[in-house]
Amino acid sequence: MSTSKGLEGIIVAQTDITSIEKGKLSYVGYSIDDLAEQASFEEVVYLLWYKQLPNEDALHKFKAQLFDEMTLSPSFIEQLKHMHIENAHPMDVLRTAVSMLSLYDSEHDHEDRDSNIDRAIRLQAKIAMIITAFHRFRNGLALIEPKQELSYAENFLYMLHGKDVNSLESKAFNKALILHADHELNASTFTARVCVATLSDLYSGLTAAISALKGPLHGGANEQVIKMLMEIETTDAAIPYVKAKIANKEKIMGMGHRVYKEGDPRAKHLKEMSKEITKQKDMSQWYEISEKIENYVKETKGLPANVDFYSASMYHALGIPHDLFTPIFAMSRTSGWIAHMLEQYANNRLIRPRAEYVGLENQTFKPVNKR
Ligand SMILES: CC(=O)SCCNC(=O)CCNC(=O)[C@H](O)C(C)(C)COP(=O)(O)OP(=O)(O)OC[C@H]1O[C@@H](n2cnc3c(N)ncnc32)[C@H](O)[C@@H]1OP(=O)(O)O
Ligand SMILES: O=C([O-])CC(=O)C(=O)O
Repeated sequence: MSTSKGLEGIIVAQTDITSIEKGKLSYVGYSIDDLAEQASFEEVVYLLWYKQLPNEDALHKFKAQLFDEMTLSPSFIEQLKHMHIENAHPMDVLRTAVSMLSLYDSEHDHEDRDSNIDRAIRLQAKIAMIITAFHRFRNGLALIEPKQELSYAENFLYMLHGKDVNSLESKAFNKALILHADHELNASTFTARVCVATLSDLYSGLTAAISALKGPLHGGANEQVIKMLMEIETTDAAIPYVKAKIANKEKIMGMGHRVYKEGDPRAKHLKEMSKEITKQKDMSQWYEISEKIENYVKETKGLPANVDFYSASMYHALGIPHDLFTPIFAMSRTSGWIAHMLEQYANNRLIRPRAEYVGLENQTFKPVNKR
């Protein structure tokens, strides 16, 4: 038996959702560059689930369906309020709340695509509500209802902060949601697929995916990046800080990627947005510190910035609390997780690899009092 630690380079599925070829990323054949520049997040979600871009009518209907599901029932809200236990991390709250949503779904037609599309719309809409409502409740504030005329990205920021969103904020956040939406068989997506390949349900798959995303080697890295920037504080301190970390054999969060060795094609878009938004908010130092780290780690270790690197300074400049960075990643990636779970159901086989046994052998059992 040959093994590949971390399943590196092993192809375990065929997909028609996302491709990463020679460092180029596309969703359903559309370059991420075109989508990031021109699409709305809603169009991208539709693309991932229906494998085509919506026409005007279809997009209008899809947005209306999403908007209609942007509600939480009074009993759900009560339970969400109770999740504000001291120091509860919003990622744990999100995982628990998404799992709880399954209690409100009494249907058991879990392999039926149409029912799952209805669930998908519900989940995509409610996740934005859960994150923003929880944040407001923990600050003693009331939940803010979404506005029909706003996009998904705008509504999220509006419901979080309770104030209007300017055009650069809207553009930056929409782009970030698109860039995080899917990424082939990353750890959390694979987790979701393994889960539903047992013919478990979408809620279970999503709960499992959120659990996998949370780790700092995956989606949890964006919160670690902003923690690092805050510790560094000034541009002059950036290189000494990173040098010391590397000398200590510690990882620099937001740098390196299993698949991209030359560069993550999403990072340049986030870098550009970080530059623009930090400038608008008079917070350019966070961009400048980030750029110094990026250049140093690239030159000395040959490691490029990944999707989690510039999103950190950008979200910070957008006034987003640091512990919501990873839940926001989850909100965006929900679209991709769902696309992959639908694909898994449509062509399912239980996922069950093997392990090579390297432990003790031929042991003689002794009763407990003789050991
Ligand atoms: C959305 C996402 O999930 S993107 C990734 C988010 N995660 C991070 O940003 C965390 C920091 N980065 C990392 O830990 C890694 O680069 C990963 C987990 C993303 C990819 O890891 P892998 O492909 O498994 O590479 P692995 O961890 O084996 O690293 C290979 C070598 O590069 C080094 N390396 C990789 N990333 C980093 C880093 N960020 N900082 C310093 N050294 C690093 C490792 O220490 C290792 O060195 P060694 O061979 O001397 O032991
Ligand atoms: O693909 C990966 O390994 C990590 C991931 O989710 C991403 O980069 O978006």
